[in-house]
Formats: sequence, structure tokens, C-alpha cells
Amino acid sequence: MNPKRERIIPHKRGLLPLSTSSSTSTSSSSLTRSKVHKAINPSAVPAIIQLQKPVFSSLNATIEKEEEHKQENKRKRYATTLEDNNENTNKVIRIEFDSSQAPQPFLEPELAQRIIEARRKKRIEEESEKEDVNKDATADLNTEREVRRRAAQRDYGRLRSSLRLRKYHYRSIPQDTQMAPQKRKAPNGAEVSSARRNNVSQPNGQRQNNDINAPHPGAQQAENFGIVLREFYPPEMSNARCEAYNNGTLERPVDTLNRAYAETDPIRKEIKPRNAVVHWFKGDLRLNDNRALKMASELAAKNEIPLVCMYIMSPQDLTAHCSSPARVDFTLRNLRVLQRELGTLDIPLYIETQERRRNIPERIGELCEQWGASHLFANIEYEVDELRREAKLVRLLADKGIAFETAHDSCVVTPGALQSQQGKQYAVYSPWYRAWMGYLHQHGDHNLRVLEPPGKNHESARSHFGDLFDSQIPGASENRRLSDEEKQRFEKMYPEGEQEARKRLDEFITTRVKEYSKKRSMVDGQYTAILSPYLASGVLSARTAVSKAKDANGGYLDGKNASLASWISEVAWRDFYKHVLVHWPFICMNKCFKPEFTNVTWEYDTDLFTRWTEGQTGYPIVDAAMRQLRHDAWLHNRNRMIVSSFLSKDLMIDWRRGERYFMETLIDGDFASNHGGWGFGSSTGVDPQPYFRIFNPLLQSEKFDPNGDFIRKWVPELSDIKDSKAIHDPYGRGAGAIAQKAGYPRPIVEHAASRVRALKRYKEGIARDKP
Ligand SMILES: Cc1cc2nc3c(=O)[nH]c(=O)nc-3n(C[C@H](O)[C@H](O)[C@H](O)COP(=O)(O)OP(=O)(O)OC[C@H]3O[C@@H](n4cnc5c(N)ncnc54)[C@H](O)[C@@H]3O)c2cc1C
Repeated sequence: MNPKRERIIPHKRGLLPLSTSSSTSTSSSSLTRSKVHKAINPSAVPAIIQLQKPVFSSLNATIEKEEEHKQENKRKRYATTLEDNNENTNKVIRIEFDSSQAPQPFLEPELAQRIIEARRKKRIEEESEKEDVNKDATADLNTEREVRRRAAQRDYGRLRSSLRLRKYHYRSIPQDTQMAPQKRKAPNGAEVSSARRNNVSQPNGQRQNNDINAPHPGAQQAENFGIVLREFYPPEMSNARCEAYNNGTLERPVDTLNRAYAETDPIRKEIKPRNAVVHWFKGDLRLNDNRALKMASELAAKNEIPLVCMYIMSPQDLTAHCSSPARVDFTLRNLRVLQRELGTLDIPLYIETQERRRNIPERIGELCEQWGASHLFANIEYEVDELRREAKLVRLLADKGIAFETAHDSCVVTPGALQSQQGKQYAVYSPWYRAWMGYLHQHGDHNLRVLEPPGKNHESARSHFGDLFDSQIPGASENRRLSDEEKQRFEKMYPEGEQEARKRLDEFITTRVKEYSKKRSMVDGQYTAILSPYLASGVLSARTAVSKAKDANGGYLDGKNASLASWISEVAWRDFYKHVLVHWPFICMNKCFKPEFTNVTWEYDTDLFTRWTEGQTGYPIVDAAMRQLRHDAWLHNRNRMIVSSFLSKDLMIDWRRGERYFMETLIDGDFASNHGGWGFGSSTGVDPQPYFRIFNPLLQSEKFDPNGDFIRKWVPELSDIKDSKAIHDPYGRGAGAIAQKAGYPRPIVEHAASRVRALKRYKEGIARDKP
């Protein structure tokens, strides 16, 4: 046994007054911890503990001192104070514990003082916040009271008295009456809408509002059509609120996290390693090239304490984030591999299900305390919920004397690192890509450095954290469960594990990549890497992917081999969309990158939407793609573009419903890439194709599936059509009889007419907010 390691196990270096033998208990870690708690629980023993430097020298002495203060403790039962005893050169610190509270972990006195001061400051801040009415004005629309108050002002107020307001007032507004513009007679007798009178726009016939706390006029429709999940989120925000994020009136979530770090920095810096270091796995299900895991592992090794890993599954989170059953299954399968591989390093992977996502930060705090962990590490996820949760966790843990450190890991270049010459975030891919490339030329040594997996724990970790090694992988929640047949299918198509990801990457880069630059858009064969499930779940890092491609390209990121360079530039799109998400966080709140596009008048026809999801539109290429999506939980990029354009422009259906459907179906669902792709397809996003460039599904079909092989594979009703022209448009090109006999539908819309409608609606929509 490593003698040094022996020394730093807290109870063995005299920090904790307990004698435990690693061989005496089946789950000595939890037992140790619970005994420790009992031993230091002020309700069980001392209410006042004299701590001296070196701090936790002897419990007996502490108990004696405690007796002296017993009476005083009774009086101040609920107080938590800290006093310096200046008479003592060793700076005696007296901490009075609130004996009704959970036991406090042992802390260095200075740290304890800082924590107490931070708590006091926080209390003062909270008090002043309550009184700060202005704060209310910028708060998120997340309280019922706020929503109702706002409703009482403006248009909704008129309806309010006649409606029974329940949980949220919007729910109660009948669709036909909601936000209908008020009419009055113009002098010439013509009807004039109140909106025009007030010189405000009317998206979907509704009134636009410049109040950042008012919902968007189309909020009710977005809710009714399943775009905004009101169970978890406030109503769709106004466009003015998006602008408030852009102009800095509202804080971006990434800045909220940064502020949490800045404000807790003095506390976190002081935190010394204790019993364990924890790594929290989220969307980084791998051991290799994992920055936060590496940091955790190094800190644990340096201090010769165990590394503990955990994963928290929240069914509520999965629902709120529309995670697909295929993606959940893939996650669970990868966790199994991860747990096995960590086990070989004597590192436990503790897995827990937390039904309510709100409870996650508190629960993590409890677990860290239970394990005596001083440091928690995780990689940053850039979605809004996650950034805000992490900001909360940084403070909550700092308050407990635990440092929560995060790493930028999922992008090759960290979001925020690239700015235009004017100091702005890029919103167009090409200049961004040049900057990305330039950055990597300068910082490649760091940004493309592939990290080693974590080192092995000392074997004593098994006795200290024995029960954690037995942690069970949960099953998928009922609404995310696959059938047995689907499970087997996906297991075969997307085997789990890092090894599989690396095998695919190597195979692609060494052989299949050759045709990539020429054929990557063709849908009639497999010309792309199909690595997106692995990248999206973090089973493979983008850094590793780019770094290996660069090596294969003789050290070049661009140029030389056109296919490898082109593939690297595709992986860069993934970075690009994450950068966009961080800078324009409202896209994660059901808004378009260009909010004015929310003013376009969309259709909300559930029947048409279902025809699209089921691949029954009468457009063979669209139907083939949508059927493949259901079957494979994956789709070629070109097909994603075709079907997203078809939904938003040919059917004129609010594209955000399609965005959600993709997330609920794809195995590689990734918010930033999915939103970015939908923004492109619907021309509402960053760097989109202009709205007036509308994909013609027939031309796309002929170009990217010239012989119709892809269509025949996925639309068996058309497999008897041998003609390579007719297959793309059976009813228009003489194969209608075959199609009809096989029950294949006629086109549900006429493309030429739809195109005209789309052009008109887009033009009107984006003009609405203009003065
Ligand atoms: C409407 C729409 C929705 C999309 N939704 C997602 C999604 O939820 N998750 C997702 O990972 N990708 C999404 N994409 C991007 C792209 O379609 C997939 O990444 C790609 O099809 C994955 O296949 P591959 O691994 O064989 O790609 P390859 O061509 O081999 O590319 C390698 C990797 O580069 C990245 N990549 C390639 N193209 C893009 C792109 N246009 N945008 C972002 N990253 C890219 C992916 O991580 C991909 O795995 C979407 C695109 C559109 C148009």
C-alpha cells in the first residue's frame, strides 16, 4: 500500500476521529462517512468546536472545550458565528454550529471564515434584491405572478376579466379570441386595425410588443403547437427581449457562469483537497481526451486521494430537452462501457436518477459532502439550462467549501475566443472559419492536444468507496424506452463505446474519406463518417477527430488533401453553431437567430405536420428521408436540409416544431447543430441561405440521388419504378399508376405555388418590425 496515500486519507491523518479498517466493512466508504458525521454532528457531541492550527488535531480536546461553552451554546443555538481569539497566537477559531442543521464538513479556519462572510453577503444581497423593483423588470418570465401582472397590463388585460386564469393566463385564452386585433372605422369607413393605428406590427394577425417582459404575440400558438414546453419554460419571449440579450441589458448565461466564478474565486482558491475529487460526466462519455476528467484525475493523483466519477440521469431533463429514445439508449449503453473501463482503473462511476432536474445541484452538493470531496470537475455544456445550473452550482458548492471547476472541452476552439476585427462575434461561417483556422495555426499545440485517459486510483479506493462500484445503470424512463427490436437495431447500427468511435474515425480517415470532397452531398451511398452520434454524446471528442484528420493530412488543417480538409471544415460547423449558441442564447429559448423571422406567418396544421413526419407528403425524396429518420434515428446532412426546407417553405409550418421532432428522433440530437441546421433550412438562422432561395425538392432529388436508389430503398411503394426520372416525381412523370396502386400519396402541396406563398410570407414577416 502506498504509504503517502495512507497519510492523506482524512481519518488516518487525524482529521477525523475515527478508526476504520479498510478490511472491516463491506461498504466502508459510506460507513466511514456516516460515522464521521455522527462523530462530528454537533447535536450528537459538541456544539462548539475549538479549532486550532494545525486545524483538526484532536477531538478530545475539542470536546473538553465544548463543555466550557455548553451554556452559551444553548443560548445561541441557531447562530453561526465565527470569532477570532486574538489572545492565541495560533489564531484560535471558534465555530458555533447550528445543531439543528446537518453537520458541517471540516474546513480550514480561513476558508470557513470566508464562507461565512460570503453567506452573510449573500443574505444581504438577497434582501436588497427583494426591494429592487428594477430587478423585477429584467427577471425572466418565470413566475406566475409576473406573468399575470404583465397580462393585466396590455392586450391580454382586456380578456383577463372574462377568463378563468389558472396556472398561466395564456393557457386559458381561447385560440379564436386570443390577441385578435381590435378594429375601428377609419374616416372613410374602412376598417383599420388597432395595430396599424399604433404603428406596431401584427405577426400572425397579432400585436407586436416592445416590452422585454411581455411574451411574443405568437406565444400561444407556439405553446399550442408543442414548440414551447410550458411545463418547463416561460411563454415565448418577445423579440425585444432577444434584443436585450444582444445589447447587454440581459446577461448571457455564459456571463452568469463567469460571474459566479469571479465572485467565488477567493473561496474556491483556498479550498484544499480533502477525501476525494469528483468528476461529473454529462455529455462527455469518454475517458480519452476529456479535459475536465483529466484535471480531476491529475488533482487526485497529485494529492493521492481517490477520483470518484458520477453521472446524474434526470428524466425531467430528458423531456425538457426532447432527448430521443435512441439517444437515451445510446447514453445508457455508453455508461455501461464507461463504468466497466473506469472499474479497471479502480475508479467508481456512481449513477443516480434524479426525477426533478431542479434538485440536481443540491443533490450533487450532498453527494460531494458525503464523499468528503473538495473538488468537483465537469465539462461545460453551452445550453442555457446547463449554464445557469452550473452557475448556481458553483455558488452552492463554494458555500459548502467545495470547488466546482469546469473546462471548455466540447469545441476545438473555445466559444468567445474568435472575434471579428470590430470585436464582434461572427455570424457568418466563412470568415468565422478563417478565424478558426488562424486560431488553430497559432494555438494548435494546446487546442489540438489530445489528452491521455485518467490514471489509476489507488486500490484502497475500492474499500473506501466500495458501494459506489456497485452502482447500477438505470433503465430508460417509460416515455424514452425503445422496443426490443429497436434496441437491437440501434445496437447493431451504432455500437457503443470509445473503441468503436475511434475505430470508425480511423477507418474513415484512412480509407473512406477519399471521396468525401466530391461525394459528401450524395445521399445514394455512404460517403460520410457517421460519427455524429459519438460526437454528440461525447464518446469521441471533436479535438481528437480534427487532430487525427490533421495528422492524416500531413499536419495540414486546410489544403493538401481536399477531402480531409473538407471534412475538417465540416467538423468546424459543429464548433461554429456552439459559438453562436453561447453568444445568442435566446436561440435556445425557442427564438430564431434573427428574431424578426418569428413574425413570419406560419401554418400550424397538425395533419400536414404528421404527413411530413410519417413520410407521406407525395414528394419521394422527402418521404424517403423522413422514413429513414424514423428507422435509423439518423439522416444525411443533405436530406436534413431538404426536409427542413420542405417543412418550413413548402408547407409553411413553423419550423421550430420540426426542430423539436428532430431532437426527439435523432440519435445524434445536439441542440446547437440542430438549431443551426434548421436555421439554415428555414432561412431564419445564422448564415442561412437567403429566404428567397427555396430548395426545389425535385431538383434536389435528381441531383443527389440521380438513379433514385435512395428513394427505392426507403419508399418501397415506388421500388417498381425503374425509370430514373419518373422515380423522383411519379405522378408528374408517367408512373402515377404504379404509385397509386401501391398506395403512394399524391403531392400534398404544389411546389411552385408554395414557393410563391413562402416568398410573400417571408417578405411580409420580416418587414413587420421595420419602422
Ligand atoms: C436541419 C438539420 C439538423 C441537424 N441536426 C443535427 C444534430 O442534431 N446533431 C448533429 O450532430 N448534427 C446535426 N446536423 C448537421 C449534420 O447534418 C450532421 O452532423 C451530419 O449529417 C452527421 O453525419 P456524419 O457524422 O456522417 O457527418 P460528416 O459529414 O462525416 O461530418 C463529420 C462531423 O462534422 C459535424 N458536422 C458535419 N456537418 C455539420 C453541420 N452542417 N452542422 C454541424 N455539424 C456538422 C458532425 O459532428 C459530423 O459528425 C443537422 C443539419 C441540419 C441541416
